[in-house]
Amino acid sequence: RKVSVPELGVETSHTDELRSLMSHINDWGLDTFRIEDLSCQRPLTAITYKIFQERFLLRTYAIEPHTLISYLLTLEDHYQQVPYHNKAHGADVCQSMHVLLNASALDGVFTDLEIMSAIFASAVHDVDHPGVTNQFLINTRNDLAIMYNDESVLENHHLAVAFKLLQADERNIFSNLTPKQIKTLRKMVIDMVLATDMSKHMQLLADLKTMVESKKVTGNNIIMLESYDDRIQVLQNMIHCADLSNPTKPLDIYIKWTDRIMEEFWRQGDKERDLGLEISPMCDRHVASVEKHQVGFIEFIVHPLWETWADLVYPDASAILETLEQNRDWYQARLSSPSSSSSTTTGNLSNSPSNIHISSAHH
Ligand SMILES: CC1(C)CC(=O)N(CC(=O)N2CCC(N3N=C(c4ccc(OC(F)F)c(OC(F)F)c4)[C@H]4CC=CC[C@H]4C3=O)CC2)C(=O)C1
Ligand SMILES: [Mg+2]
Ligand SMILES: [Zn+2]
Repeated sequence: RKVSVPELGVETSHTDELRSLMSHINDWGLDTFRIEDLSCQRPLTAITYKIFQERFLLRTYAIEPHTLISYLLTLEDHYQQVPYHNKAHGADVCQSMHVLLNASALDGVFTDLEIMSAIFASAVHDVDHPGVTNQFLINTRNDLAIMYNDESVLENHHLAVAFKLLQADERNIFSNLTPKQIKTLRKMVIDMVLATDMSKHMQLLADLKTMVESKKVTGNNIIMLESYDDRIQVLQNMIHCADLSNPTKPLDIYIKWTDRIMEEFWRQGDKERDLGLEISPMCDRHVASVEKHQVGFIEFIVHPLWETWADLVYPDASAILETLEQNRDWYQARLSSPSSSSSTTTGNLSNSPSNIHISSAHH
């Protein structure tokens, strides 16, 4: 039976504007927040549906449009209404992954199945996120920590929810894949989503650096990846880069993500305070230094990762690295200039030298 589906996958009265915005699906810096508004709060469905169409995945894997939309709408409804780890973040990481897969250094490297696995993994990677960290779930003996024995608790949960939603026939987008294809897709999606656990960051980065040092390319500078381990390692770093891409986006968009993650961290800090637990780093809204944390986040984590990724796919990510460095300088400048009143602090201004200039903000 033919079920008609809306052209853009979602019902909206802003069809022309949404269609026009969606024409930039291959561009870095696409405004996910505007798509959230124009798609009537369906950014994940609209973006993922467009990417599947753009890559002819519905045709290649005989996916019924209404089955894909049914899965995506239900997936989107299972993202919680938390400040940062909500459906807009899922949509953003999915679209960022889509752009990273288009690097010319990776041209023809990945199969359609690997590409579909990467897009699917990105769309589902934070589904049902409760807006608190793994450590918080462990410290509060949350059922999820008991279920997953304190190991990548959130990431295991996101995967279980994503695959459970596929069990309904009307949502099973992989019903026409062969058993072997399903086995391979499931393994790759698990390996990618588990790699988004920040506790794996240092190991992932170390292995990426080793790969860059021993990089083998073809005549026209395309990366050669022989083993499954090499291929999945690149895809794991790609989804990790997409998950850590906020500081590489246009400044106005980056700032909105920072506002959201800080609000989510501060709400966790409020819970920790009420529970008499030690307040986690960056989670105390009464000792906030947003600029300092962003500079630290970029210096310690985001820039080292993106610098290495930019080496691997050189020169494809060079413009992204440029934007990251400009954004870091912008936050750095707000840190050192007296006008940085937004990073209001009370209490211990005197005890750490880096705070001295902040105190000048009060004079
Ligand atoms: C305190 C420092 C000076 C020194 C330091 O050790 N760290 C690391 C740290 O404390 N971490 C590691 C990253 C964790 N983390 N943090 C995310 C995140 C996302 C967007 C952010 O801002 C903007 F881009 F929107 C952001 O800003 C940050 F400054 F808060 C953090 C997520 C990344 C991926 C998965 C889930 C989220 C996750 O696990 C949190 C703990 C520092 O960051 C700076
Ligand atoms: Mg996550
Ligand atoms: Zn994420």
